[in-house]
Amino acid sequence: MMKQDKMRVLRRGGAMVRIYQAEDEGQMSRQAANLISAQVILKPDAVLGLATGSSPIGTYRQLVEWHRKGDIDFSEVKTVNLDEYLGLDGSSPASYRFFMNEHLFDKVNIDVNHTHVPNGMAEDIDRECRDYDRLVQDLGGVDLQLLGLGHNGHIGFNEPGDAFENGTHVVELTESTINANARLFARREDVPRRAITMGVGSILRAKKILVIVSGEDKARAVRDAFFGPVTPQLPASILQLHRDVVLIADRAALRLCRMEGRL
Ligand SMILES: N[C@@H]1[C@@H](O)[C@H](O)[C@@H](COP(=O)(O)O)O[C@@H]1O
Repeated sequence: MMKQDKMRVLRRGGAMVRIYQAEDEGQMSRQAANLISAQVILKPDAVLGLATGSSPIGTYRQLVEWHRKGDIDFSEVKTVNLDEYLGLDGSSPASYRFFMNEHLFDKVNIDVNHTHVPNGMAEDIDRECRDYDRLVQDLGGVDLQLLGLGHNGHIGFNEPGDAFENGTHVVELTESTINANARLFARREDVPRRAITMGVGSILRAKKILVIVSGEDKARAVRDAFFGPVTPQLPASILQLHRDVVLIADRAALRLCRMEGRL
């Protein structure tokens, strides 16, 4: 049961961010899985926007467990993933398609044709970007978008920059992101320098956004994203303007926010 003092609501005009403080990564993952599961129960053919990285692994594990117990049915669910590396195909273990198959899609009763990840091998990348935006639109938009948070405040692969990008596009990854993701590759040189990602605009069009963050190394990024100025230098800060964001972060990630009396 979520205690009231573990929840804080930030309002700004028509925008709302609800911040839930989880004890640890395990609790964060269970709470996030609860929300996703509730979304699928309320709307069995929901369009879920999904993310990769370490942050959602526990959430996917929980969903798989509930699916095995018969508590959650993915047969009508559709998914769109945020991003993919350029130059990796789905059989490459470092690709995001591989990650999704391994952590979720292969373990639940989802129809693989209902799962979408940008094609990092597309010959015509501009076309792939346009097609991906159209696909999301044709699906009726994203009902619930799951997001992790990069150390530099990136969401999907929207890196800090001079402007917020709207639709799906190609990005040059920053050194910070390449370093953070190098652990998933045999050698640092193997990390692709470019990726394809849904834009900040596409992310904001989701009806509901669920952000999960754990660990003290993300404390600054969380504080700046939700309590700092809205700026493309910290892409996640734009989430402050969305009308329905739920942030579930563990104690360690919220350390700075707590120290500064913001919670
Ligand atoms: N493209 C992904 C993001 O979608 C992810 O949210 C972020 C944080 O990753 P992690 O959860 O491993 O810290 O970085 C990666 O680069």
